Amino acid sequence: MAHWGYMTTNGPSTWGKDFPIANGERQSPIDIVTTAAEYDSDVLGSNALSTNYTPESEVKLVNNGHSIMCQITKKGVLTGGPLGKDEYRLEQFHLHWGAEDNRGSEHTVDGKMYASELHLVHWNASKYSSFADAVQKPDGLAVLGIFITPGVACNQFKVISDNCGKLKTSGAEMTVDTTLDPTLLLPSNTSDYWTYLGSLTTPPLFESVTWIVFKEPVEYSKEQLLALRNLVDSDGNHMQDNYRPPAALKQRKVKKTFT
Ligand SMILES: C[C@H](CNC(=O)c1ccc(S(N)(=O)=O)cc1)Cn1ccc2ccccc21
Ligand SMILES: [Zn+2]
Repeated sequence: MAHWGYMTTNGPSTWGKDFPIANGERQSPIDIVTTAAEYDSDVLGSNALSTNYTPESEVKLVNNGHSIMCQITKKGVLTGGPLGKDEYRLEQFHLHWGAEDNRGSEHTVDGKMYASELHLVHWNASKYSSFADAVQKPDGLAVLGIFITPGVACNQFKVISDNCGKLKTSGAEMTVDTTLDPTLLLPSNTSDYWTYLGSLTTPPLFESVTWIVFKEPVEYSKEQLLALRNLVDSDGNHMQDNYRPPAALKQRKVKKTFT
């Protein structure tokens, strides 16, 4: 099996061959049609989404061939909102981006694509024993989606963007001796978001993700975005346009926490 990727020969339109769930009922990403999203006060209004992350004392970065990922070692918890009382543990974060600023996010908002999208990946530690145990369960994972737009530099992201040059090739890993507080990667407004039931956006595309996509984008500088585009993927090409286009909404409703 040719390894999946984002090129014409192995990109999203070919994934259905090896991963038939690609045409499933709850695939991600989706286009968020803002007028169709339903405000749901009882589930969302009552208990606000809350994050309680512990800053990493060192930063473990991996070029996994299709994104740059930061592995989390500390105990960080996400709960509330659509997750109810379940506590989801932060496992890793990674990004998707374009070759140019006009594309790169996976979710779109009324067809608008952002330059990049940051994903904070969590697993349901209230119900399952590990990420691997949770990864295929319908309520196993929760991912925070943060839109990235060109602007001022994001200081907390510097430890990643400043080290992309040392993570050029697929499989490269490094540990940076500096702290990182994942809370500081979030937008200032974490009350306004859309949420829906979806999937992993890369193979194996498991339909196990409760998606929470914040309305407010975060700014990264041009240099920080350029650093991402200089990474090299598992085929030795520039790691760019590593985003899956929106999948069909099918019988799903998107909920929103704001009017
Ligand atoms: C899926 C897992 C590899 N994929 C991911 O962890 C992952 C996480 C988030 C996203 S996104 N872009 O939607 O946020 C996409 C992929 C491998 N893996 C780990 C345990 C495990 C057990 C069975 C099969 C595969 C397994
Ligand atoms: Zn992702």
